[in-house]
Amino acid sequence: MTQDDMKKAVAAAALEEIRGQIHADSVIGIGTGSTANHFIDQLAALKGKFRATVASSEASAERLRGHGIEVIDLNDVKELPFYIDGADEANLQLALVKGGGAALTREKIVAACAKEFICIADESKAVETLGKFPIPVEVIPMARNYVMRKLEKLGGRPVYREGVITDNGNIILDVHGLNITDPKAMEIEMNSIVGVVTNGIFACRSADLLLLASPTGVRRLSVINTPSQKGEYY
Ligand SMILES: O=C(CO)[C@H](O)[C@H](O)COP(=O)(O)O
Repeated sequence: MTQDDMKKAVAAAALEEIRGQIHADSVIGIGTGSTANHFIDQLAALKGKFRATVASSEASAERLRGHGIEVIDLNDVKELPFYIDGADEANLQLALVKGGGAALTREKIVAACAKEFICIADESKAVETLGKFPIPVEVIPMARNYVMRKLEKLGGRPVYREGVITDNGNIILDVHGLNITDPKAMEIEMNSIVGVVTNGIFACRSADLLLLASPTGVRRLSVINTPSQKGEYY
């Protein structure tokens, strides 16, 4: 089974997850990336069973429209029951690293609005400690060097992602070499640097459900939300 087969399988599992819970008025939040693209392609089969979608990138919006699926503005949505998106890394508490596709800010906004964030990934994305995948940081262009110096002070090695401009007109710095033992603290600290729009750590709003594909099937992982049990799956 290839990695792409696993991405397809986990997208199918997400579709099954929401199938019985959506209705004619539902608006669904849609992420960005190759796994999210598989979900979009499969969602076309449910056309007519939900009202519309909100997309976390122009690329996803275009793909959705290509399937004849309506994409509406997040500001016109009162309720978003689900947000379905991939990740670059996921830990045991379902904190994530995202933004490999440079869509992190819109992804974080849509995730923040959703009642349930379903993360879909193949098993290569599961990690014990976040940070092996460089943390993407969206930055206002004029602040690039200032933000780089500040990120170095946090112990990271920021690398400018050349040639990439986000849907919001900003640049991306990828921060290497961070061993993130406290994802919430790191997310907040990076976001407090002036000029940072947001960073790709999703810990303050982590996933609610992680669907993780392996060659033997898709595991369904959630965190029991009591402090003593945090990190245990059921
Ligand atoms: O955060 C993202 C885009 O900004 C993607 O969800 C992440 O990069 C995973 O991508 P893929 O599904 O292609 O492996």
